[in-house]
Amino acid sequence: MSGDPPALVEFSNVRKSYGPTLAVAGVSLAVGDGEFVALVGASGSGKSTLLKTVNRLIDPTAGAVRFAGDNVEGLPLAALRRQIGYVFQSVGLFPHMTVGENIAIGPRLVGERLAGERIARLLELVDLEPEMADRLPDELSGGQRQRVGVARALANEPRLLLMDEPFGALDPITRDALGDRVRALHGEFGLTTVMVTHDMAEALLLADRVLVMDAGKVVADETPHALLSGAGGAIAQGLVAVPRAQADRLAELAR
Ligand SMILES: Nc1ncnc2c1ncn2[C@@H]1O[C@H](COP(=O)(O)OP(=O)(O)OP(=O)(O)O)[C@@H](O)[C@H]1O
Repeated sequence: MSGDPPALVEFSNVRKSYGPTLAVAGVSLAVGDGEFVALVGASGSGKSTLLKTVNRLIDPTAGAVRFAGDNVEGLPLAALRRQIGYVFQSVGLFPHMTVGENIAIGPRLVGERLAGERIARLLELVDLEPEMADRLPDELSGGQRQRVGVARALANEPRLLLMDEPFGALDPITRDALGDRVRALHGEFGLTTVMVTHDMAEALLLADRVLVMDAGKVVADETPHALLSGAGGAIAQGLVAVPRAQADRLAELAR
């Protein structure tokens, strides 16, 4: 018997092509229940495409994606997406709806009304004042809007959180704080989290496991500790070298 957690998401030889472009070129791996996985790699390496096959924003050209053992293609879309929170860089809040209405939209789509106290609690979870529920998205900062996006993703009490460059547009301090908050929520709610990021430092600091993509394939699958010890191959090490060189330069300047 292995000590690995049971898989919540399984990719079996997943491929996605757009005409001649092979965006995902045959990915097979499992994400265990409770894991926090970062997906890193150069622009165009296929990270977002792979992520979106899980909640079926994209259907693979070949291969299969399983969620909790079921092929996602056979599941009713609403039932699948109800169990999956999704956060993306542009947030996508509805501009004419209040923050509270935006947070409640997922449950509303499946005929449920979120109580005011629950909306207040969700706002507190992402370190926002409950009073913000009555504001419009335009009346928030970018970082606050991104926090609302996380609250909205948690409204359905999902098992899985998918995040596509969630902190990409934020200043470094807000980015750091929100990353830590998401990692804490991941633990508190027993979530499984898959996060796409360009930033290897962010991946190393937040994730239990880092997948590196290149030209549609996963070329490294390592723990942060293993990556920092030199594992994962040339492409992974090329990405690790960036924050390491920055840290070295800063240490040099402080001398
Ligand atoms: N709808 C589409 N039509 C055609 N080609 C697409 C489409 N979506 C993605 N691609 C191509 O598929 C490849 C992978 O794109 P994808 O967005 O998954 O990469 P990524 O690693 O997430 O990139 P980034 O980090 O820049 O967001 C790229 O070559 C991209 O141009």
